Amino acid sequence: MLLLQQTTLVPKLLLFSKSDFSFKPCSSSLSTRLSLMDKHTKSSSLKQFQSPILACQASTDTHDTSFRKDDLPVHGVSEVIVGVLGGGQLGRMLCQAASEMAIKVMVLDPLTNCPASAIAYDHMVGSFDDSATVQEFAKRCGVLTVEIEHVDAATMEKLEQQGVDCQPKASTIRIIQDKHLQKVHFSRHGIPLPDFMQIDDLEGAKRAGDLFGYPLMLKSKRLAYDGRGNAVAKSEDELSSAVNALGGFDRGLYVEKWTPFVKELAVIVARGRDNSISCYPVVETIHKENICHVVKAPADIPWKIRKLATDVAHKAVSSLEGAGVFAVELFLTKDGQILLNEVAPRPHNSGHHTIESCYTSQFEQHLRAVLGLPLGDPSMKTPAAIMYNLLGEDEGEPGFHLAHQLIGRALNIQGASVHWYDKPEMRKQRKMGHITIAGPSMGIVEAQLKSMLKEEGSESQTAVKPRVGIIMGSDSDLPIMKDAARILTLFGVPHEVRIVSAHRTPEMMFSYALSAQDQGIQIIIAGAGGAAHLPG
Ligand SMILES: Nc1c(C(=O)O)ncn1[C@@H]1O[C@H](COP(=O)(O)O)[C@@H](O)[C@H]1O
Repeated sequence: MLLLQQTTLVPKLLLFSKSDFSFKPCSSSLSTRLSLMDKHTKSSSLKQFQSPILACQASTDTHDTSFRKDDLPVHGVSEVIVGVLGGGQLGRMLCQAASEMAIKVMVLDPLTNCPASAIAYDHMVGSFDDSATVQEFAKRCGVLTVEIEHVDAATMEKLEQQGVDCQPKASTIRIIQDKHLQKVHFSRHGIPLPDFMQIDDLEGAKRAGDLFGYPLMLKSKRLAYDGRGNAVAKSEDELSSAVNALGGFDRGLYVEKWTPFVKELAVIVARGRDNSISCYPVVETIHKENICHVVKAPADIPWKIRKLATDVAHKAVSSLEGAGVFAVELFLTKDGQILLNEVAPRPHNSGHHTIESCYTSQFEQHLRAVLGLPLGDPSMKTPAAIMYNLLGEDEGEPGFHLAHQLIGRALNIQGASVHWYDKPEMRKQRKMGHITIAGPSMGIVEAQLKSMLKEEGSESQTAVKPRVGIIMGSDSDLPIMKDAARILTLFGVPHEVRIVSAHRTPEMMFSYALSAQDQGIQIIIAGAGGAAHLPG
């Protein structure tokens, strides 16, 4: 027999026989989870139940289940229980941030051993794409949010009508989960985007090719993530194989004009319940086979581009409803344009570095936002950080072995923090964990990353660590300070230039000076205003 827990209003324990139970722990990939949902939640086997299939993880073992956790009084920073649809790594890191403030986070995920399960206040085993299950879950939470957008938006809309507090709003989830609808929405709001067009058949795809030229980017409207759902046709001849690779027109496809970007950028934008908006520093994201691999914070871009990227991200998020953090992915083109790629209505891989490098991590910020607490300071407390995703390099045990070798090296790297998501199954290219290296400059953290990866030339990279730091509180010092850089280059002195966050100049100058010394930087040249804030 399996013990199944119910909501506060009904009997605390329900008993079902094991054969009634539709969900079984298995591969925890999102795609597997989504197909599991197709197979199970939409199948008659599930629908035969009057009650939704809900299982609290603790109830499958010998734990005392005589009272439920949500019967206990709450004395955390907020009295509200946060319900999260999805329990992957993002849910796990939300739970970690919540535990700092004793905020209770419950997750809904079909896998008993999903990454968030071990540390969530409670884990309801069930599908986040199944209406009855989501409704049952919502009854136990004060506010409902998501860590994945492929959830049941129609149910969220229904729940909102019944007074359930969903943050961000169901309308936002509905727009975002269909990439084409997302593009239509943002173009209506005047956000710069690559040209795009829906395609319903091969003739339509050819017309798009004639209009936009080749290569042409074909995309699935829905259920696309981590690079899946994109296919490139280099010429008209490749159109039909690209369509097939995406599962055919029935899946719902659209095309985007190829954007020859020079960099991919991202901005995490937080919006509070009072509609206040706060943006994190712009980062650069580097992808490997369409999957985010490295994030550099802050992005090495001119001030004007930084401002433009932040403005576009701010405007994009302003057009959506609800509180939370949103990730805005952008392209920077050769001619200095910023085009929106896509938006995620939740914490995002491009914001993982914030755990170590910002005053408020994106995960804490999301909780603050959905709970109506004041938003925290998004600015960086370290001058630079680099995030490296641990993507599965092989299947099964060999993959775990390779990942753990790298983790072993990371543990010896100054400024490196290791995050391991505890996914039970290793697969190629799967996001298994990440490492963030924070330090006094991008040059230094990049050198640390190279030495961690044991890339060829890492020794020489380490050998050319900067000896001089040129630091200033804003771009306005640049016209004068660039001459200093020019002279150092002339004499072959390795150096780095760093512009710190203007409104945090004193603290940033101070922390730069202290950590630079540790890293072997011997001389610091500072703009007159900034110099006043340097120790000694
Ligand atoms: N990577 C993404 C995306 C996305 O990229 O669209 N959305 C959610 N996630 C995170 O990945 C987990 C699934 O990861 P797996 O596919 O490896 O199981 C989700 O639960 C969420 O935390």
